Amino acid sequence: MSLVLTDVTLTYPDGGTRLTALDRVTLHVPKGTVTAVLGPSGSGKSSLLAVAATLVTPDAGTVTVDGVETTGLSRRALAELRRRRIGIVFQQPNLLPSLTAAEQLRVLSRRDGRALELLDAVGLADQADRRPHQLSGGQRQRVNIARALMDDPTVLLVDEPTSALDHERGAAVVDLIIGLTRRLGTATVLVTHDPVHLKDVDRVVEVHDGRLRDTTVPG
Ligand SMILES: Nc1ncnc2c1ncn2[C@@H]1O[C@H](COP(=O)(O)OP(=O)(O)OP(=O)(O)O)[C@@H](O)[C@H]1O
Repeated sequence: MSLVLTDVTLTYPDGGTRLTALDRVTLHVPKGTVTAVLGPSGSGKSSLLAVAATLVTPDAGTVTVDGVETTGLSRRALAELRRRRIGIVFQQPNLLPSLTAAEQLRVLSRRDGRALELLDAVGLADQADRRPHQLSGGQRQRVNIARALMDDPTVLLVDEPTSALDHERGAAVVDLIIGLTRRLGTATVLVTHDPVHLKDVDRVVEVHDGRLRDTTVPG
């Protein structure tokens, strides 16, 4: 099991009281599988990703990444764990405008061959020398995904990767994430508000008011 959240509760200060963003959430994500997380705005999806990414420490409960229990680790140890084991794909690609696709990957890690291999894996082998303004939105998102995989993470966390894409390109990006997950063996969590692309993921869960429940998607 590569990512395990057990009984995670997260609250934020809210005036004089506290708002419960995650309420005793338990989630197991095995290697080589994709769990999609659905839920309305404000339900707790981003909070779930932030806790899984070890960027936010929960009030209670534990987060285990690749067998390592993260509670109680120092900030430095957490940063190292994130760097080595967790790949994060944010909603907006945030690519550096002056760098080519290949350079966006190499800037993180000097593994030249790996950069080209990954650009090939995301279908951009022949676009390696293009800069962001010469790529489409979907292609930029593919570079973003490839970049998150440079250090061979065991956990891949993806936040709304299709929000800026049309239906067809969105479906292609989800298929790509599923394919890479199977091939590279990552434990992948895919947050989305759009259930239409999810027929091939391994599991779909829904967050409502910070609580998790399994759900099925049509199709
Ligand atoms: N830093 C914060 N301080 C206080 N409350 C917060 C903070 N971040 C989130 N919240 C609250 O926690 C709840 C869950 O927020 P979260 O961002 O996880 O939802 P979400 O499902 O990702 O929403 P969206 O789909 O709109 O991005 C919401 O009620 C939100 O207002």
